[in-house]
Amino acid sequence: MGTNPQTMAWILDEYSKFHGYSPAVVTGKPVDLGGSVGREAATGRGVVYATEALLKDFGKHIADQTFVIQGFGNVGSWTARLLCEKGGKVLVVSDATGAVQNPCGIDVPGLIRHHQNTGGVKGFSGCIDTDPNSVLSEPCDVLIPAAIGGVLTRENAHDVRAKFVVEAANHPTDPDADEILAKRNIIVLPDVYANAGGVTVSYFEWVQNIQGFMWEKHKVSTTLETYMTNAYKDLKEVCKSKNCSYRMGAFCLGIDRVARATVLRGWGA
Ligand SMILES: NC(=O)C1=CN([C@@H]2O[C@H](COP(=O)(O)OP(=O)(O)OC[C@H]3O[C@@H](n4cnc5c(N)ncnc54)[C@H](OP(=O)(O)O)[C@@H]3O)[C@@H](O)[C@H]2O)C=CC1
Ligand SMILES: O=C(O)CCC(=O)C(=O)O
Repeated sequence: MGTNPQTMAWILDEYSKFHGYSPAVVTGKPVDLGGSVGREAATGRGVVYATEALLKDFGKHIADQTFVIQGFGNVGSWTARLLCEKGGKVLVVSDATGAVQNPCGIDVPGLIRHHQNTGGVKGFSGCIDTDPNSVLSEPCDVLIPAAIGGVLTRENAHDVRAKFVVEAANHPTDPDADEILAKRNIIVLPDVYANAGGVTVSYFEWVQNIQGFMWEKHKVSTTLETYMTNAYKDLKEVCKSKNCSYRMGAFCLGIDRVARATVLRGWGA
């Protein structure tokens, strides 16, 4: 958050000054300096693949659903754009400057242009400006916090009027809110899975750097889709067998993988 490919270029340059040219040392670089095509969109793209997998499991499709997105930076704007491309209706979007709303669905490409020109979402024609403090309680099918952490708390979790919360930001839901949302039967898809598209394509970038071979955009997107879809299946299986939430399932899956590797290396008791 608050960084971009230029920041990563500076990190690469600084490290390489002392250790020789080392592109694999940092990811999210500009493509001209060994970054992966598709990394800029990857987190939002992964959020959309995750949302698609979740909705499919509930017999729903992005095109039938309404979305509210908090945050319109890298993750929020790509998520909005790709949801819109798949026919989803984005009703409300906010950033630190304000929030905009259109009950018929926001023209996301237009909002992106407005944001590029003005530095914020506020004042976009074709929408009405609305209160950014009420974004998390706007009625919708899928609420996507894609800004800062700790935004869903015991104070506001009772006000959420979505059926699903897809955590695009890191730790947007605190433990009290998690409990309240669960009691209200609101399904939360946790950050550790939902926003993993970014780190997954960072892994692809690292692989490309050590191979010295750059992938095509199509390969990045389709491989990411395979990873996100398979990860959903693994997650769902654990949740079913343990009768637990997606967050608990994701933690169990991760810890179990590390534990198995630890035992295989002979470190077990
Ligand atoms: N980029 C990535 O690859 C990944 C990012 N994440 C997580 O996703 C989240 C967003 O990251 P990213 O999009 O990269 O960051 P950016 O810096 O690109 O965008 C952050 C966005 O959040 C908005 N924002 C900041 N404070 C508030 C607030 N109080 N209320 C509403 N909106 C606010 C900003 O508004 P404004 O522009 O007006 O300041 C901006 O639109 C973070 O939690 C990050 O950790 C997780 C995985 C990967
Ligand atoms: O690209 C990465 O390595 C990590 C990105 C990420 O997960 C984050 O910003 O939280």
